[in-house]
Amino acid sequence: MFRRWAGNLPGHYPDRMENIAGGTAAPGTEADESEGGAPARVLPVAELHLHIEGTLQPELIFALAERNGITLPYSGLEELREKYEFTDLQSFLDLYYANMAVLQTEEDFAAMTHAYLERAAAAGVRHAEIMMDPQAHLSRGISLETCVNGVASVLATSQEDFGISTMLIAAFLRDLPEDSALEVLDGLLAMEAPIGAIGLDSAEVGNPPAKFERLYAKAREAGLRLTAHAGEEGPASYIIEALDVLGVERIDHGIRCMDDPDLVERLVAARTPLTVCPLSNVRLRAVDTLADHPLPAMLAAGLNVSVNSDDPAYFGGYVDDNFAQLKAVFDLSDFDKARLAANSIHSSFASEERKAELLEELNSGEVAP
Ligand SMILES: Nc1ncnc2[nH]cnc12
Ligand SMILES: [Zn+2]
Repeated sequence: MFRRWAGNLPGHYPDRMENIAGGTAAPGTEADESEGGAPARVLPVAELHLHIEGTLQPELIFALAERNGITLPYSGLEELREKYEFTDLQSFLDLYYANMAVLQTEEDFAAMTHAYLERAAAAGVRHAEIMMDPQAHLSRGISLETCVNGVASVLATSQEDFGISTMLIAAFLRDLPEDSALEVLDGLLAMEAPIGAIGLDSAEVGNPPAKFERLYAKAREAGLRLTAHAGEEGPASYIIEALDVLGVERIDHGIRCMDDPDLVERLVAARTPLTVCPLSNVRLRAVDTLADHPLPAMLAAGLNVSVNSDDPAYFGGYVDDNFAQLKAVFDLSDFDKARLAANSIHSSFASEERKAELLEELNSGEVAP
């Protein structure tokens, strides 16, 4: 049983992409079939910007607290949900780190990962590159083995169990010293943790990428792929630094590049992937409303953007919710959505073989329900 995705997809990427970006009409930009009563379609995508700790739903927070005998500082779900009003990145990070207290055992990390994959599969995610913040667990007395093995045990069979190929990314907290990150990377390498990449997250402003030059050099030497948050709240210059000093292959968020036309030109020419998270940007007040989000302008500029959920339990939605709200506000065409999906696949760290499989699924228009 298959649902149909429109058969009008960007099969000759990137040439047709550039036609569209330049405003040339392309075949297959007709009205969304679903408006004509055809069944809803699930767009197969790669999710490249996802913090596993940001998938902890309030119900699971309470369930894990009970299992572990932890008393939460909220009387119930309603009081917790009332806290999900953020004024900026830091106001979110305070709650995000506090809620991690319920993650105590490998089984807890596994339960969180299982819940994400189940929901992500329904959202159309076919490949996920999942960040985890080991330092946020070590600082609470949770070992590297507990957090890494808990998540990795579920990722090991994600393709068989959920149809989602996965990669684990160790993300480092940029508001901690580089020496802490280096020590944790050493620990991960020593235990042969199944990580494929490193990332850089947490409080951006005042913690520029260059602070982590040695960390990225070491990760590169170890054969890991490289990504970093830049240009979420921080300036466009942090994006340039992440590229030039850290040598990252991908930028997480990157929306502030729009402040610097020369940088946009550079990113377009290099087809540098930007993993954009629209609902996150609204909830963390990087933009006032979704209608003010630069995603359409980024697409029109020819930037290699994808749509991601960041911390879906906190920001009101998974990848499919991000697409649905973008469609509602910007009336994205099927072709734009397919372009965003194709960008996500091309920008992933998946094997060429897996990318080809995913692109074939996207182009075939047949999507397993
Ligand atoms: N949106 C975000 N920005 C920076 N660090 C994060 N950690 C989890 N979500 C984050
Ligand atoms: Zn993020």
